[in-house]
Amino acid sequence: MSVSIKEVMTTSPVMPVMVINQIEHAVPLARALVEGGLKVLEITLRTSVALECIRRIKAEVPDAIVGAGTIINTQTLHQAIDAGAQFIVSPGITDSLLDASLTCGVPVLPGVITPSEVMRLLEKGITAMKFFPAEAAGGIPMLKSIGGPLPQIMFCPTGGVNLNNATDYLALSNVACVGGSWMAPADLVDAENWAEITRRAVEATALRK
Ligand SMILES: O=C(O)C(=O)C[C@H](O)[C@H](O)COP(=O)(O)O
Repeated sequence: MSVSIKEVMTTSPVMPVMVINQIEHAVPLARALVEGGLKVLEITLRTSVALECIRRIKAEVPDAIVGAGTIINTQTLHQAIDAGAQFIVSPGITDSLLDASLTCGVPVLPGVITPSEVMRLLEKGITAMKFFPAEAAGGIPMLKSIGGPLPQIMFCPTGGVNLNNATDYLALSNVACVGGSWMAPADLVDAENWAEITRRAVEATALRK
């Protein structure tokens, strides 16, 4: 099933950024998050099993909208889409990745920080972007400042966003959702503590935009 960038950005207020080391964790982890209300999942391609995790979640957790993160070149872009990724997230953008993104057939959320990076993507018709690394790059004041001259851009700030500051990010007019790893940190996943992950997902879902 294909999804729009609007669905990716607005279905849930928080997009879990997932690092999965063990393939057996993929489906129970996705189910735990979806059960808590977080349907849009970003599986980072930081681990060797990530592509297979995307395949399994796509096949076995039909309510999830599964995307691939950490896409840093065209090769992994196409591998992720072949595995079933319904959207693509990248920490930054290159010329070749931008060209491939425009024709890849699924929504993309490229990473930016500066007004010049935003304007370069806007020239290509992209208006939804990941603001990464959000806290390190100036956080809320930076997003407010960019929103002055470039109010048409909607952001998903990620990187250092957590339960304590997510509400303040979500209150901004140019933030559609936030991304973060706090719902499914490595220790809880390793311990297979799906109940706590669902509890955190419920808590994150309540952070309405
Ligand atoms: O892997 C990627 O593609 C990234 O772009 C980085 C992640 O989105 C952030 O590392 C999540 O940040 P935390 O929520 O602070 O853990």
